[in-house]
Amino acid sequence: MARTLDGTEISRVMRAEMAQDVAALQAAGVTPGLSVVLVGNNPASQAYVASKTRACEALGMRGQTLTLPEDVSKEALFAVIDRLNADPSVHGILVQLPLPAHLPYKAVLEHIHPAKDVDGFHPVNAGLAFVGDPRAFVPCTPAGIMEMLRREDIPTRGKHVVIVGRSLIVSKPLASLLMAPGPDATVTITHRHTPDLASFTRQADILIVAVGKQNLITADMVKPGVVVIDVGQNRVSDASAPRGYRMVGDVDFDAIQPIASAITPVPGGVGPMTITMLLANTLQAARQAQAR
Ligand SMILES: Nc1nc2c(c(=O)[nH]1)N[C@@H](CN(C=O)c1ccc(C(=O)N[C@@H](CCC(=O)O)C(=O)O)cc1)CN2
Repeated sequence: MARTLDGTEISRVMRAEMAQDVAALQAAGVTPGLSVVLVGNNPASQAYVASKTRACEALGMRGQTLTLPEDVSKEALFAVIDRLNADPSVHGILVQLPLPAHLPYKAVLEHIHPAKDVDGFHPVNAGLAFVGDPRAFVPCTPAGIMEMLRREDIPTRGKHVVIVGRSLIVSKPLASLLMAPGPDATVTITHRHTPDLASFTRQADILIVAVGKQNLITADMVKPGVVVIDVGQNRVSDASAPRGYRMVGDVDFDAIQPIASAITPVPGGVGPMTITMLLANTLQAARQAQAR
């Protein structure tokens, strides 16, 4: 039976550690500040943004949300980002994704100053992370998965990590982090056009799934002892749940838990780590600004 990798508990420990760092910065006259830009009224995005600013405030950081209408123009959004780029009390800026279809998300992300890009989505940070430069802001979900593996003593050296999904914000940066000197994993990336997906997933010592499709990975697709990291966030209608839905990941948790050696739950696995690493990146941004 797999042990459960508890992202909520790891986050609790990490946030307590970071609260001390925030207090030290404050004593030196700097209060780390994060500004989150939310466009429109997507309920999931509203919830994630609220969690981010709440988490900042709980640590003694400044957390601010700027909500813009669904039909905001690119120019108006750029003007908001310009203002935040120029504001010295704002150390980190992020634009919550997904954006409405009329907004060119790559251009929007590139408009954030790389020194304030705490999501790590700007090409400058993607490039720095790719070459292993410590000044890079590493995207929060991949950084959270690496931190979770490290804190849970899950070795990666010499292991075959199979990633399902090829996104810019999770899978590509994660592959680069895992194959770097130190983690030293052998990485395979698969995606929707990979033929016979199961023939790859069955080879995985560590299987990371980031697709957004409930039950994509079933028990027959994994080998005994595998470590499973489920990045999926899928809402499933459930009239008996308090919110009328419950969250599930991309893997069939109940069927795979008896076979695996370790597995992340949804909720309470990778999700909380994403927000914790955003706090860490905001702290890093404030420290780097202080040093300039
Ligand atoms: N600008 C960004 N946009 C998005 C990112 C991101 O990193 N930067 N990632 C996702 C959404 N996301 C953060 O923004 C995120 C998703 C889920 C969770 C989380 O903690 N989920 C909970 C369950 C939530 C629930 O019950 O409703 C969990 O897994 O325990 C945190 C952050 C896309 N957009």
